[in-house]
Amino acid sequence: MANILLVEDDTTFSQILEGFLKKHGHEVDAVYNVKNGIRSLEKKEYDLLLLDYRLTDGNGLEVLNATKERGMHIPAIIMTSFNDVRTAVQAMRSGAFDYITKPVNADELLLVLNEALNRKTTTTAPASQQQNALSGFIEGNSEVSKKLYEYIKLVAPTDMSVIILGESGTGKEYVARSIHSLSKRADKPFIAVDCGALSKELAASELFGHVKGAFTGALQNKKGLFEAANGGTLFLDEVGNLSYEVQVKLLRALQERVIQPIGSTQQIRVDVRIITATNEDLPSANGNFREDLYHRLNEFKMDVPPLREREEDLEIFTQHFIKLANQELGRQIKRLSSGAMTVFRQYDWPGNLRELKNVIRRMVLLTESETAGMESLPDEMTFSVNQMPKTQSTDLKALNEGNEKELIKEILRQVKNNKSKAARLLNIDRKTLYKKMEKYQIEG
Ligand SMILES: Nc1ncnc2c1ncn2[C@@H]1O[C@H](COP(=O)(O)OP(=O)(O)OP(=O)(O)O)[C@@H](O)[C@H]1O
Repeated sequence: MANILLVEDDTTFSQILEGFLKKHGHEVDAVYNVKNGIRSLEKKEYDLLLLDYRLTDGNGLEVLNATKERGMHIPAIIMTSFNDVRTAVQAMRSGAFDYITKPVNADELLLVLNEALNRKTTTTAPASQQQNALSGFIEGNSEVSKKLYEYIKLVAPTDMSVIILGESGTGKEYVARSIHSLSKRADKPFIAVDCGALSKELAASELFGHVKGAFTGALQNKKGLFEAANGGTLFLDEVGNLSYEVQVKLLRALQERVIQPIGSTQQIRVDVRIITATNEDLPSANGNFREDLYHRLNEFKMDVPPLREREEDLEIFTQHFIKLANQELGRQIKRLSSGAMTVFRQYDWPGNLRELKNVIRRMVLLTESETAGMESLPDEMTFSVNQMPKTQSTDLKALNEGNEKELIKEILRQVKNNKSKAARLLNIDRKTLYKKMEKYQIEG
């Protein structure tokens, strides 16, 4: 049984959800706006937040942010319309656990809910779990994927700090886990920290620990994640979110291999390999990121390409996620129909592998036969693909490229050729933008 705070402004839907969750043994407090959502947090402790994205007085992320400001680590699931998937992806960067698209499917909700309740913000994966993570790792067929895997194998046995660059949902944490599992630290802890989910005030104490009385609320000595990862690997996801103060401490920990818990005079020796991930290249994208720290973290850099640039991998990932969803849901789906696969190839997957996994899970849920077809796809997905300008061409690849080129030209025109802005709007990194401009011979 879990205590759930539901923030949803559609009262009828909220009642349905409340009834459904109660039927499954959970306690539910339902409120209808951001203000009351935040108020509820102050009154009671919750195990999970279920947040509608668009609310009358703001959006669900504001409730999530309020938890962070109060140093609470409550997993949050964002409910969003399919058209807001991009926003949902942003939400993951702000520390949301997962998102589900509306109309909400009951089985899918239960599945995501249970996953969220079983996982905390930071995870220490024992060796056996790491093995599982690795055995589920798909290398991919595309050239970029092969190269990525080569890099993983190359850098894993060294002690180098690695920066993994890639859009949300491309598999950066998976890459980090595989580097750890192939390293000589494999039998030591791998600790993943979502820096986007850490509150500014408590980030330093989470990472470095504190002693009793160091600040209001420090009732006991607390070991930091650095110490917990000793001998192993610390994975700092969304590292660009760390405050300047924490960056200074992190640099010191890396240079001197010692940490000092907040309020303590004692120095603790640590041996930790750092792997970081970011969706924008630092420090160019984040003026507040210290260059000296960046260079220390960037002993080896890897790009994880977005799904739309790994077309050759789409099939193998699709099969993999069908298999996973079959296992999770006790189904026997064998394949997607060719129509559904065509939509998959045309769609631009702003949420990358995470979105692919979610879409497939939903399709598997909704399919009774062995083949999942277009009818199990979210309507908006087929719609967004059909919205693409019609051409005489029957060549899908050419069609996609034509659209991509036009969009890039248009955005560059709108932002007067400011590449950083254009890349942000296009939801790609600058390097990818330059590559595409070169490919399509766009001047700028
Ligand atoms: N190589 C892979 N093989 C199999 N599954 C993968 C692989 N890479 C990613 N996935 C799947 O895609 C999902 C997203 O991956 P992951 O969490 O590593 O992405 P991320 O880039 O770290 O996301 P974020 O930027 O939001 O933190 C995971 O749930 C995982 O199931």
